[in-house]
Amino acid sequence: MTTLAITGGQVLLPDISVTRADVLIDQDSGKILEIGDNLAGDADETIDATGSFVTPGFVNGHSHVAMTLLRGYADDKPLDAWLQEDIWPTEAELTPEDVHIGAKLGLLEMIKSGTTAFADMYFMVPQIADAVEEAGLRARLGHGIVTVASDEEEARADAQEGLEVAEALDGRADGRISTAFMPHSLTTVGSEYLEEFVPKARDLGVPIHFHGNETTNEVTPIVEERGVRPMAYAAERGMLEEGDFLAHGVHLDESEIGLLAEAGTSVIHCPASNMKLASGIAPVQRMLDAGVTVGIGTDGAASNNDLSMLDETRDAAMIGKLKDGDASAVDAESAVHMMTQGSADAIGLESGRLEEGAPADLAVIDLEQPHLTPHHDLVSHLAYATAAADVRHTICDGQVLMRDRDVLTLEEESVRTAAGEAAMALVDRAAN
Ligand SMILES: CSC[C@H]1O[C@@H](n2cnc3c(O)ncnc32)[C@H](O)[C@@H]1O
Ligand SMILES: [Zn+2]
Repeated sequence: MTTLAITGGQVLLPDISVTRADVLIDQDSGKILEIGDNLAGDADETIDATGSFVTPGFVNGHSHVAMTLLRGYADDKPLDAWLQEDIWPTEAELTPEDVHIGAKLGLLEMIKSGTTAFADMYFMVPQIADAVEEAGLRARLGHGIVTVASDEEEARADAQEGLEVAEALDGRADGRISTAFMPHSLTTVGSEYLEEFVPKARDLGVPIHFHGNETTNEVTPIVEERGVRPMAYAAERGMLEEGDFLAHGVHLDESEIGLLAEAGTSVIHCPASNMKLASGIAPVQRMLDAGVTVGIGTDGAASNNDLSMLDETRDAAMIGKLKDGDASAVDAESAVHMMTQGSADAIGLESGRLEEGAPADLAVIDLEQPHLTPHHDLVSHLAYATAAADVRHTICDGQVLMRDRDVLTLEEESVRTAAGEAAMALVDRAAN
């Protein structure tokens, strides 16, 4: 057994309390062996976390990681115009190499901001899986299915690809990759395809993930055509079961929140994307009060425009208060729970908590910074004051991915250069 001890830090425990302790990791199994005092003597290697806050690695519950190539390409539009006028025409020009380098750029940013696991919906998923394998993170991946602009043959092929990707990639990267069946949304995938393919995904035993109730344009047509709210429609199509998770959930009414709570279907809150696209404000405190599992996600870098879960969590806490007109809504403890256990539970991972037997996925945050002084309350600092640049070490599955702000698994400069070049070539192709 090879062991690593993280010593002398303040440690965030699963009940969101903080204690001074060492964390001992079995690097072979990728699990936490023990949290306690004086564990350095038992370890093969030590990372000194004195003056630092040792937290679970953050879990990004909804992303399109390769969209880093489109960061800053199309801003200041609402969702439908943004997708139809700018994003989808450009994505039509993506090559597998683009998706691979775009994903590597996104993973580099995730590692540098303390994220160790994420759920991702996109195209050319094998290239994303290759990037995840190289970078060393944990991921739940799926092929995003869109049938609206397709003929029947194309639509069925797209849904079939969703199944094949879910089957082929599950368990890759020594088990760090799991999968899901991912219809893009209830308005961009035809009812007949949901009816045919969701049961097939159930046979594979993978969860369902989709964009749900992100804008009113995803609610009104369903209510008008089918006479029911979108979540009732999703339930009729078999898409609301325990372990399923939807992104956004901005325009959910009380009946729909009740359906989600009853079904055990989780919601990934994406506050920055919802603000930037002016989609609305999700009823996060109401969902938490109803017993819905809520996680946090960044969405893609083109609608955010970064992949930092620290920024996202601050946004979630701030906007949650504004939504309810109540400064006690979405408090620091709830926000920190959502960025760790909430997201992990939502996407079906055991990460997000530091305890014996849990995956050794951790972030170590440098507290010796002016904006993190004094140390009245480290949970408050994590929710409201910590920035991506404060993350000093990132560990996933027991492996050190970043040590002293130096990413070990990806060549930062070459990834940035190659991604910058690929992005420029992509937009040139799209313009011609
Ligand atoms: C079919 S793969 C995923 C698909 O989703 C697009 N996308 C990015 N952000 C959003 C969002 O906020 N709502 C809906 N769809 C989004 C992405 O560009 C891909 O085409
Ligand atoms: Zn999305």
